[in-house]
Amino acid sequence: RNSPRSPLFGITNKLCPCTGSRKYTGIVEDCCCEYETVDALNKEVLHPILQELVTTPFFRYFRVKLWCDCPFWPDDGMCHLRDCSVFDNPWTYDDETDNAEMTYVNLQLNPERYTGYAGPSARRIWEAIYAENCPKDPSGEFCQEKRVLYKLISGLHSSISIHIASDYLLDEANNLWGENLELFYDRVLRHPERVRNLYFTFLFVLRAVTKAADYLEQAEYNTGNMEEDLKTQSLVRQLVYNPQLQIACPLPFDEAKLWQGESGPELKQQIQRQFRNISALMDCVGCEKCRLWGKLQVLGLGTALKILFSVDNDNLINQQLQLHRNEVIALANLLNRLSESVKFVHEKGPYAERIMEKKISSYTSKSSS
Ligand SMILES: Cc1cc2nc3c(=O)[nH]c(=O)nc-3n(C[C@H](O)[C@H](O)[C@H](O)COP(=O)(O)OP(=O)(O)OC[C@H]3O[C@@H](n4cnc5c(N)ncnc54)[C@H](O)[C@@H]3O)c2cc1C
Repeated sequence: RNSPRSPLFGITNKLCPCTGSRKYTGIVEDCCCEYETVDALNKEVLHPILQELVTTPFFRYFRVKLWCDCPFWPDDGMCHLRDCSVFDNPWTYDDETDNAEMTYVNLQLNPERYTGYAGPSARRIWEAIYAENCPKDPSGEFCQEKRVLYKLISGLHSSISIHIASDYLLDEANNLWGENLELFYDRVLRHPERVRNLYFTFLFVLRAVTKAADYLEQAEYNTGNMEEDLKTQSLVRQLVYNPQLQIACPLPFDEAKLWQGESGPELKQQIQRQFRNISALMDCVGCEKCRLWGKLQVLGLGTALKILFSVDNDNLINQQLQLHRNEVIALANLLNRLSESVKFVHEKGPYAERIMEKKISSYTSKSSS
């Protein structure tokens, strides 16, 4: 299925002269928009707006409990079981009940980047996250809804890996930071489905933001700094009602196709439970900065799921939707992180692939001779 190719700002769909052809082309799987369009829109419109939006006072402070309070592994020295809590986003594990333990973190001062968190602890979290959405139906197939959940997690994982690769501690002794293209290639580019899942996740979250356009436009962005708050509102408006976005990619993802079968409601509850467990797993991440960004981005995904799937009647979305301030902050910051990752793949991917493939082939020919 192909959508009409929409020339955007006169630059879309042109092949990069240095690479000859694009590796990712056509419709992003399960979405309604092409890779070429996503790259052009992101570069020209979305990325610049988002970069400015996340620096505003409203969007740069995230309220979070950074305390490790892992509900899964009480035997892990630093974690304890926590009490159950009542929450109002059925997709996420609510942290907002324990006010005394919450802190405000300035996200601009704590960028998502390499932290050195690796080894069995990090691996155990990713394994547990993937185990949550691996149960397949008896035919051995993922249903479409479970595939969506898997792709969202995998896309987020790609984005985290890309931020590690793009801001890496290259030389510890001299505190030298820079790009680690080998890591970028190894963890993401070498696995094209991980790149595809990143684009999918970006479009999914973008659809949630545009679906909640009226709500987000009318929300209060009140920090006490009127000038900054007006700028925030104006940037939100530029993002959610963007004419170029509406022309080039009016429906980034079509959520109406999901939960259609007889078992739709039951399946939705099951996937909500799985996502809540993934959200709770963020308390088990053993590095504070990773936990911060893990919690923020999973809350952002949970907010996107809430926007897309919690109100059945599309016309009532803006009357019935209720978002917490922290959910709005998480959603915008997640979209910005994904936008940065998509831009990095688009701009650095072909070069990283070329040099890594050259390295691999010279290594192979040396070892065979
Ligand atoms: C929530 C969370 C946040 C983190 N944030 C940071 C951070 O900010 N900075 C930092 O330095 N480290 C962070 N880490 C650690 C980081 O993600 C890696 O776990 C770590 O760098 C070790 O990498 P690895 O090579 O062992 O592979 P990992 O990235 O740990 O991957 C584990 C396994 O998952 C599979 N996999 C990998 N990528 C994908 C994908 N996109 N789709 C599907 N499957 C995949 C592969 O089989 C891989 O072997 C975080 C970890 C978690 C769980």
